Amino acid sequence: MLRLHDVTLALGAFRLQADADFAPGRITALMGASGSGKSTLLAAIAGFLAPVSGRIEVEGRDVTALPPGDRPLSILFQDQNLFPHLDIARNVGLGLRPDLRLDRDQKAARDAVLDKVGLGGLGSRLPRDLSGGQQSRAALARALLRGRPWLLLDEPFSALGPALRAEMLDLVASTAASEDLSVLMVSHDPGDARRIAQDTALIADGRLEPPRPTGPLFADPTPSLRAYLG
Ligand SMILES: Nc1ncnc2c1ncn2[C@@H]1O[C@H](COP(=O)(O)OP(=O)(O)OP(=O)(O)O)[C@@H](O)[C@H]1O
Repeated sequence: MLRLHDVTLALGAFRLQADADFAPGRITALMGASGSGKSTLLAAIAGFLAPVSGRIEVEGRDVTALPPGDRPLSILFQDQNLFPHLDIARNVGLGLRPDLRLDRDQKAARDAVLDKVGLGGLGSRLPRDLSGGQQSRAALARALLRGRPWLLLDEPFSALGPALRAEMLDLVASTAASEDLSVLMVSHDPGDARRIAQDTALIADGRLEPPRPTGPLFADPTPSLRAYLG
């Protein structure tokens, strides 16, 4: 469980209130208008922004004061954060060891994850020699290799065309199921939520509305979701 206990976030004049639980083993879409605070909320959960008040708990542990690297989660941003001068195997290996001194088992784990995301045999390529979709796969592979139970996605696939984006979402869904990952993903597109998210939460008017099952929520939207959908 990922719990936000009476969390208040502030960024300049912007304020966001969040008091909600995210269930483990599920994919939750986080929706809301541009500027509503989706990235800010993910940044706080990941440890890049300290709450003004409140507590963040993951799997029963208070992580509010923990640095990002010590939290039981990985986060993928819009900008895939691949190092241009490192080949894909090394970029992915960074998920395990920043100094890249991988032992034999770690190299095997890295290669297995590259296979899993469909990049088997491409480890020696530089990022620029991969397509946009393949770069997304590499970034996902690095996050998966870290083996953290929660995966936060801040629109990492938004630069891809619709078909590739759908492919990446399906890869996230199948990997989440096979690796027992819990996923919280920011999206602008109700189609993304319908495609892979069992639950959907909305941020509106400076407040997080707790997640609800996606199907029933879209069938009978809350007033703020109706306003968002237009
Ligand atoms: N460094 C900052 N200083 C002050 N305000 C900021 C800063 N960064 C973001 N904001 C404001 O915080 C609010 C939330 O921004 P955030 O990026 O979290 O929204 P979002 O829902 O992720 O938007 P989008 O869908 O456009 O990515 C916005 O009103 C934004 O202008």
